[in-house]
Amino acid sequence: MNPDQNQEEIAGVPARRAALRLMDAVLRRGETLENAGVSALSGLRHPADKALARALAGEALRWMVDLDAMIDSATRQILPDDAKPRAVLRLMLAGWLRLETPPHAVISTGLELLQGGPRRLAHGVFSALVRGGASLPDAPTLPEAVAQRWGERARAIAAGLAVPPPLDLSLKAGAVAPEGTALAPLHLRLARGEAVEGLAGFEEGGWWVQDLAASIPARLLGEGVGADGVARRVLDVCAAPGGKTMQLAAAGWQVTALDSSPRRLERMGANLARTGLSAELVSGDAREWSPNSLFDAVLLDAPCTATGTCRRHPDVLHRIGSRQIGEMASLQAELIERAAAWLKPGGVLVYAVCSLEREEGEDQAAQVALTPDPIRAEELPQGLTPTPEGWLRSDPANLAEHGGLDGFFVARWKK
Ligand SMILES: C[S@@+](CC[C@H](N)C(=O)[O-])C[C@H]1O[C@@H](n2cnc3c(N)ncnc32)[C@H](O)[C@@H]1O
Repeated sequence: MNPDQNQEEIAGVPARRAALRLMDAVLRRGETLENAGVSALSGLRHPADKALARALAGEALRWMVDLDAMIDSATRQILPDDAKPRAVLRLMLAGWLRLETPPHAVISTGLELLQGGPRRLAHGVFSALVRGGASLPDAPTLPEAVAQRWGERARAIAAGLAVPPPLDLSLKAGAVAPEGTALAPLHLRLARGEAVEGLAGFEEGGWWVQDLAASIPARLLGEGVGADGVARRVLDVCAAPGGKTMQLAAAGWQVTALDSSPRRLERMGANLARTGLSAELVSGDAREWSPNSLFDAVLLDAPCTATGTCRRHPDVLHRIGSRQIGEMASLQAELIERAAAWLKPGGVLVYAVCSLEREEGEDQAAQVALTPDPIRAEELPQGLTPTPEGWLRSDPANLAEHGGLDGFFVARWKK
């Protein structure tokens, strides 16, 4: 019998079991938390249990280095990284210290995941930490390899990781929208918490969820209708689920949107239908596909390691290393070369990745054989400045006083 359907089980145990499966999928198999959820959460019937499992696994991954140090401080026994009592203790501590579950409830649900000696060990470690008033630092400690890669920005980025990110919306002009703070034209920032579907204007489709940093690449292409009143043609490469396509269509561009994932294109079709915007959707692999005619602009939001989304997806702190970065960097170089060939003379290329890795950003831009079209400070939300090369490099520590930003690298050229 599926243990998640065991009626005898104490409430909250199936969600913890599922959280354990999520952690295992990320740490042992290198899956994303999002993809792991498809099978790890499938036995849970209630949305609240799914949300709890996701929150526990997410917080355990976000604070894992600190939780491990705590665990090690409370036992003389050496627990291997992949030992089940360590995994359960990470979740128990994340529940107590991050989700504010009372210790007695953490014990009654968490220990159900273990038996015999490991159960006694976890009980002893957790109780000792509670008695000792254990607490987490202000910001998560990054895994050593990540801290090294992010260099002098690592500390500030970690500070941005400690707080849940706000909710950013991109708007159509004149849209019905909830109350929020605008940090750029056609942008609203809200505190996270409410279900998106319940916010004002969702049904009317005047806005969509999009991190402020993710909205910058399309902004850099400006209005789609030329001085002659004719809509110019843009190719959005790697376009699904369509955040940037919707911005471009709303700005008057005639958009062709290419993506290799039929499942993501389906989501994009639904997003366009809800917002009443239109684009030509093309299913294809950008390494093999070719257009029939050239474009006035190409936006390449390339597949990447997504380490810039670490606030929302803390699994990237543990899944991504030099192998994945290298693989993405070669794919990105190939896609940039192809995208550049699809531009008319005088056309504009914008390249973007939601990655904090130099190999996917600065190193790629340095190789591009087109004419740089430097990003100007006045094109960016107030408080962001381009690099001396005219690129944008954002990270979760930017605009910290407003709730931070995803990490992006963006650059622009003319042909
Ligand atoms: C960063 S996401 C795109 C997000 C999207 N631009 C937006 O704003 O909503 C990267 C996308 O690249 C697509 N992709 C990955 N490899 C591809 C390839 N070789 N050809 C075309 N699309 C690809 C993925 O399916 C994914 O949808």
